[in-house]
Amino acid sequence: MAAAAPLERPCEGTAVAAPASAPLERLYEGTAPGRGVAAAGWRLCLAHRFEEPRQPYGAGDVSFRDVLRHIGLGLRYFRWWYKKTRIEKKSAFIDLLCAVPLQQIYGCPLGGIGGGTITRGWRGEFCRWQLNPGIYHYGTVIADQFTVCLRCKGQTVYQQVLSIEKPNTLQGWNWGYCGHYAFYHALYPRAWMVYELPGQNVVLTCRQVSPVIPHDYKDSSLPVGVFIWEVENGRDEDVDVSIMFSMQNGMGAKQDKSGGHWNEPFTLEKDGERVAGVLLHHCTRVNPFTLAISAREKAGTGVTHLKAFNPAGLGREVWQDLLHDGRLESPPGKSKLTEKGELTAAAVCASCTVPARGHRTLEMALAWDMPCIHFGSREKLHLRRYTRFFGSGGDAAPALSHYALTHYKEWERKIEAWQNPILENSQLPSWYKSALFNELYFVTDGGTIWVELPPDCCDEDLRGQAAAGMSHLLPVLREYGRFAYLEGQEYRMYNTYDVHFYASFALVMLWPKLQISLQYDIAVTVMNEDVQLRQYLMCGQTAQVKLKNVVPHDIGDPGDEPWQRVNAYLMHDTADWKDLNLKFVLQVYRDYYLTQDSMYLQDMWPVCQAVMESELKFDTDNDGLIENGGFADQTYDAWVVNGASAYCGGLWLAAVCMMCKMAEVLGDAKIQQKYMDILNKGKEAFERKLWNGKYYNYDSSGSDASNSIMSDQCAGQWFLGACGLDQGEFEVFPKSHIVSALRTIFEKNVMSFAGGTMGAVNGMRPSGQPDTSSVQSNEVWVGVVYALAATMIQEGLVEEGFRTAEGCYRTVWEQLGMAFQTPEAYREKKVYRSLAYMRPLSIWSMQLALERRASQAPASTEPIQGGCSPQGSPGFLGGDNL
Ligand SMILES: CC(C)CCC[C@@H](C)[C@H]1CC[C@H]2[C@@H]3CC=C4C[C@@H](O[C@@H]5O[C@H](CO)[C@@H](O)[C@H](O)[C@H]5O)CC[C@]4(C)[C@H]3CC[C@]12C
Repeated sequence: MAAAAPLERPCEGTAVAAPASAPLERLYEGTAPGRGVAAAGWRLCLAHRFEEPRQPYGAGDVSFRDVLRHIGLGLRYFRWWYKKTRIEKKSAFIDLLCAVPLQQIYGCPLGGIGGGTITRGWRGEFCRWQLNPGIYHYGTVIADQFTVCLRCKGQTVYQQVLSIEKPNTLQGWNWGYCGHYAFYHALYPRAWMVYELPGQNVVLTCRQVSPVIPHDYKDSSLPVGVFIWEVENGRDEDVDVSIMFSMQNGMGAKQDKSGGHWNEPFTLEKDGERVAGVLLHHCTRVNPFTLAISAREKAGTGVTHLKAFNPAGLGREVWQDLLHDGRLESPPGKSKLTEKGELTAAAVCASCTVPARGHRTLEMALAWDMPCIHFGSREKLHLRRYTRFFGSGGDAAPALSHYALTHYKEWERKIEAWQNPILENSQLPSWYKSALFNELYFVTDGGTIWVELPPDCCDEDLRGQAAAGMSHLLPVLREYGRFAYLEGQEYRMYNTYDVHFYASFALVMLWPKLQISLQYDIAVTVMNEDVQLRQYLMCGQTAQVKLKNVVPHDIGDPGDEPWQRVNAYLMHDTADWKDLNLKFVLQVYRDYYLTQDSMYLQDMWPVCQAVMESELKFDTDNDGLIENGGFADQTYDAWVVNGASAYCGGLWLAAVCMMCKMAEVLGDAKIQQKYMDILNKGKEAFERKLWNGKYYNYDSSGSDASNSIMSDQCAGQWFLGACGLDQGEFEVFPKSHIVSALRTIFEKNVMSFAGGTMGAVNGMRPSGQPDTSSVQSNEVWVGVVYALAATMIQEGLVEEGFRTAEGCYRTVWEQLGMAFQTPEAYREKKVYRSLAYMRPLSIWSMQLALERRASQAPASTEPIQGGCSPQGSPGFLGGDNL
């Protein structure tokens, strides 16, 4: 029998019965709601196309003025880049000359935290791979598919690859599923794909689940994903349904053809539960791994497999095998090793009979086991976190598969218990629910690694520090391991600290022990130095890689040896940055406030004092307020600041306030007095030098742009508010000034920019024109916008906050097709910068602010509209509903 024609009418048909009103769903022609699909989330029709073509920010987008301004950097960078990439044949930690091209295809990644990730696109493709730690491979592997086979009365009536692609390999398969009859719905860490099988009266819902569970430090580390196929039979007769899961041995990279790979079938029965599938052993010299595709066998569900087929051929043998009886047949035993140049793939098939008008479930899993990892330098072997539960022998894939298939229901219960109170809150807008959970993808898909503390690390590197006061350093790192995530998939530096400052809310609220562990790692590096000299690219000066008693910019490059060699960033000598040390102090107190972990506070206290001592030297005129150095010496690393500044000055005062508070908690009266004196002086200087009656000036330099309105000018207040240190004796910034500044930002940076639809531009001139004095002042930084929104919510400007944040969500997820790769920055037109970036995780600070308000104010049932006047009038909520 030939493959049944799947379509009753041409796929190209115009949208007719589209019930959905949202723009991403308008091409949907189906009617099926699917089974168990969440109500909130990011939903789109598989036939959708994103229209707006955006480009990565490149040399061609730099104005003549900026070319002149950065000519030295440009030349130095090019020389450095040439040596790194062309002579040393390594990759650059930021490759400005070869940006990753934008692909508007991504969906929820698979996998827990720190074991590697495999991202599926919203059309179902397996397309973004991070198995080698911190290193991304972008490419759709055509053989990685789900295929459905329907049989009635012993005859195959329909067999279709569930993909809208029409590739030029595996042409013996029936491709080109009509995208108008399917939709994708993401609510991280779960996603649903609903397929109405045209003409078949059968609906498939595939639910994809990854073990990403707040406050769970075991299952959340597992490198697995589960696919639960819900099959609904609308016919009046029984249907035999098979779902085949096929997968290539590898990730579509050139190593797939390096030879020596092989596959073998497996079954594992434990506690009365049986799982069967195929292991695909990928035998590379560095970081070898095993993929496992599997299904759960249970009464009424049969599992068959094909241990090897050629994914570069026509694929007829697989197709015909399935078509014949809805099962796969395979010769017994292991496959042979692949030759150099040869590819191999395998498939597993789960089958059941779905009664007329009935429903059945098939459960499949993907697991990958790369227990021991080397970073680029290959100096040290690291064991991933999950090895403490599943061993490091490289033979854990069957057990991981079995565990995933027998525990996913428990994971889902926990995920629902966490998400439902937010999802069911009718006051919250639906876009926010999608943004809050979906932005969390970066916790796993930020090149994330979670490893055990290496045994050789304890004695020498760390015990010295423990003796220096951090009594809980070793216990914490031993118990919770080491966690690191990239600044961005394109900005390959781990735990970039000025950016983590924003993102850290997600970590401390959901996996506080990982935030604590990360902070201990930073504390260790504060004490250490790296005396090697190097040239910094921005200004061309030569200086030491790392000084003692300062917070590093980052914990290192996965292409090198993170933790061992920190500060991969060589644009600036960040020992002179003004924000890093302060951001450490602010996070220490915020973490203590939220976790009440007093051991942590005690251990961090000497480190806080050390970095504040370093910072004090930046108060050059001894007025209690630090000054910036006339270069871009903070997170806005291409936006020069000179003299006192709203951003760093504000962070400084907040950090000084927190020093007072910590000293009080720890009973250190001398230090408390010291910082109280500084705070009193500094507050006065801040107001005198920067307050202009409406908002805080960008800086006190008196330059043409020094009265620009910076969207991030209230960053210090953001942290103070998050820690309840914004009133009474702890009021650092006058309330009225903060509210006036936030209203001004809303009026100018939000509502006067792109019609109020794209979030807040970083810098706005008082005239209402974006500040073009630097390459970053006329950008929108998504993570800064979410932080700003949180600050607005903290200060009672709830509608303004939601309106501000909504612009970013709609721009990124709905307009630009940048789902699951939210960039650091975009401009009003044409360009974006740095895809899949850490900072937007700051959206969790909005949630913290909302929870705080909810615990303080009487309950209200009014929904948040997010639309208010440019003047920022409070609207019907009066700012008090949450
Ligand atoms: C002579 C040429 C034709 C002109 C060349 C101009 C370019 C050299 C510059 C124009 C834009 C500059 C880049 C802007 C942003 C950058 C990001 C930065 O890294 C991280 O950025 C975060 C801010 O987004 C920051 O918070 C993190 O701490 C940083 O790790 C690195 C510099 C740069 C890439 C910057 C480099 C020079 C331009 C390309």
